[in-house]
Amino acid sequence: MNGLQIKKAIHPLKVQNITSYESLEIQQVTQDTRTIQKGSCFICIEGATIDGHDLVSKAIEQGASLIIAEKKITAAIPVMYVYDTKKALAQLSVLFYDNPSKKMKMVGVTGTNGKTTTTHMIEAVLEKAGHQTGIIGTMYNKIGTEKIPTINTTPDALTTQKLLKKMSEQQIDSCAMEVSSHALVQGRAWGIDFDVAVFTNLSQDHLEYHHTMTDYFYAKSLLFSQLGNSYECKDYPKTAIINCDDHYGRKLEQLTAANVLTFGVSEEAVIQAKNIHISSEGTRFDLDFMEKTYPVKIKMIGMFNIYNALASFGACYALGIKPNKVISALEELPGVKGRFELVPNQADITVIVDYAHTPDGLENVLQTVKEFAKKDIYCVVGCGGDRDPSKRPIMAKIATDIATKIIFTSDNPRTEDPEVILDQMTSGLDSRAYIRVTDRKSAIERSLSEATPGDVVLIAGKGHENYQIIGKTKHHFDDVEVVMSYFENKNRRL
Ligand SMILES: CC(=O)N[C@H]1[C@@H](OP(=O)(O)OP(=O)(O)OC[C@H]2O[C@@H](n3ccc(=O)[nH]c3=O)[C@H](O)[C@@H]2O)O[C@H](CO)[C@@H](O)[C@@H]1O[C@H](C)C(=O)N[C@@H](C)C(=O)N[C@H](CCC(=O)O)C(=O)O
Ligand SMILES: Nc1ncnc2c1ncn2[C@@H]1O[C@H](COP(=O)(O)OP(=O)(O)OP(=O)(O)O)[C@@H](O)[C@H]1O
Ligand SMILES: N[C@H](CCC[C@H](N)C(=O)O)C(=O)O
Ligand SMILES: [Mg+2]
Repeated sequence: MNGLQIKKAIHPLKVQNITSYESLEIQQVTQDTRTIQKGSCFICIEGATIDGHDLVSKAIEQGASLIIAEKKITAAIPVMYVYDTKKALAQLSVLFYDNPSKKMKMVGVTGTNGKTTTTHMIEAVLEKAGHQTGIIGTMYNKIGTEKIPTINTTPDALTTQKLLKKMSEQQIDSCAMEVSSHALVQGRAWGIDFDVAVFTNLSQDHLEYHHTMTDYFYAKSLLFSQLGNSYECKDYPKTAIINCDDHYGRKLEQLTAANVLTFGVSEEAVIQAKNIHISSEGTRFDLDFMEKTYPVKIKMIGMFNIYNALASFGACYALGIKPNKVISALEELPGVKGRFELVPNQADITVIVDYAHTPDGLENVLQTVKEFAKKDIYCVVGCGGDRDPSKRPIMAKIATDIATKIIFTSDNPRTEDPEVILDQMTSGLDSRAYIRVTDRKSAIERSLSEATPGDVVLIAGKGHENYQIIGKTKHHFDDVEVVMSYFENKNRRL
């Protein structure tokens, strides 16, 4: 990549130490001094903990040959100043990796809950329809069958473009991507040419970061206002798939210039679910779309999974897959790891591991359990540290309102004191309404030892996670494993 191409992509406001753009050759783009090689273009990003502008001398020492900055820096090598370095990072990543999203069908899914589930549903349909698929999201980034571990639900712009490039080199033609609100605010998804954007829902979460629901909604809305605005995007039309039963969804309809397909149970939904039957075995409903009714029977449980299925239907239809094909693929999907995952046992206890970590998620999952539970509902739940503290008492109240036996415990305490998190959860609750067992393994074991045949035990908050973050350390921890080894040990004792 040479200086002329870079200049064209980022429109610098000012330059320093540049005599010839043509002779300025760049071998790599990076925003991280830890990955700089000789001939790198280093982009200074002001982060939450570190300001890349303070790392310029280190970058030069390590071989950078061009610096992109938005604040005044001192450097004896070429510098380009731009208004927003995060945008420059996205623009140069797209340029460097040759705009890979332009070569594939891209679906972006945003919303408080249901992103991972919906992207997996979409992937399953696309795969069944003969596409080569990829996923970017919370659990992993996936290229065909290869699963690549990930830190963020939505990676930074450079990592994303690199990943998309790898996908396109491996003949992946379609990618379903979770787009978090953090990512949208931080411009991590800039430059991705989405064909379809999906809005699942919006409810309280992440207020430690967005502060108000208005700002949180604004963050989510960016996926829709930016739909069709990426660099050299593919052909129109772009489509927004929007949950119209969520009042934030209705606002989104006006924020996008793309075609809209709404979904929900309300009469005005273009993709509407009717005649709903939910049981512990699965979920049945009629899907009304364009004056036709399709009977649907999915293995996944709960009203919220009907919403996820409707969203996936809309996204796949917008990508050109026939309704019957979409539905038959959705019907085959067994479920998604850690989402309403039933843990088999011989004790006749329905044990469910679920990733509900928001008030809305927990309420939905508990209401679903309540629809089929005949005896006690145990709920083992905690709240993550270094995350929205205002959701803690709300989640605890929901647990005590719906479940009958409540055990509050730790989630990922991170750098917070787990006892303080538990104090915040239980403030305002009658202490007779719950028990408190800080150690998560002991809490799960306690619920299983007290439950009797016919009871349901819901273990919420960590789903697929196979770790627990205490302080800054990740320890191996897996809810499903804890349940299985409890029953194995019990059987051995008998
Ligand atoms: C608060 C937050 O969003 N942080 C994200 C942010 O990191 P940061 O702002 O702290 O970055 P920083 O460490 O200050 O570094 C600033 C700059 O200096 C550079 N640097 C840093 C150190 C160094 O030695 N050399 C160097 O060059 C960095 O590469 C960067 O360019 O940018 C990083 C790169 O994109 C992210 O990995 C990181 O996510 C952290 C790990 C995180 O926990 N984020 C959570 C809150 C998050 O984003 N969650 C959402 C999911 C939410 C949902 O479920 O809805 C997600 O998408 O993951
Ligand atoms: N459409 C939905 N509406 C409300 N709750 C849902 C919905 N789909 C899933 N849930 C609940 O939320 C939990 C998390 O689901 P999922 O992982 O699909 O969401 P996510 O949006 O990807 O979450 P994250 O923000 O952590 O990436 C599930 O385990 C379930 O309890
Ligand atoms: N993507 C969410 C996941 C939360 C999962 C929960 N187990 C926790 O650690 O709070 C977040 O980072 O806020
Ligand atoms: Mg997710």
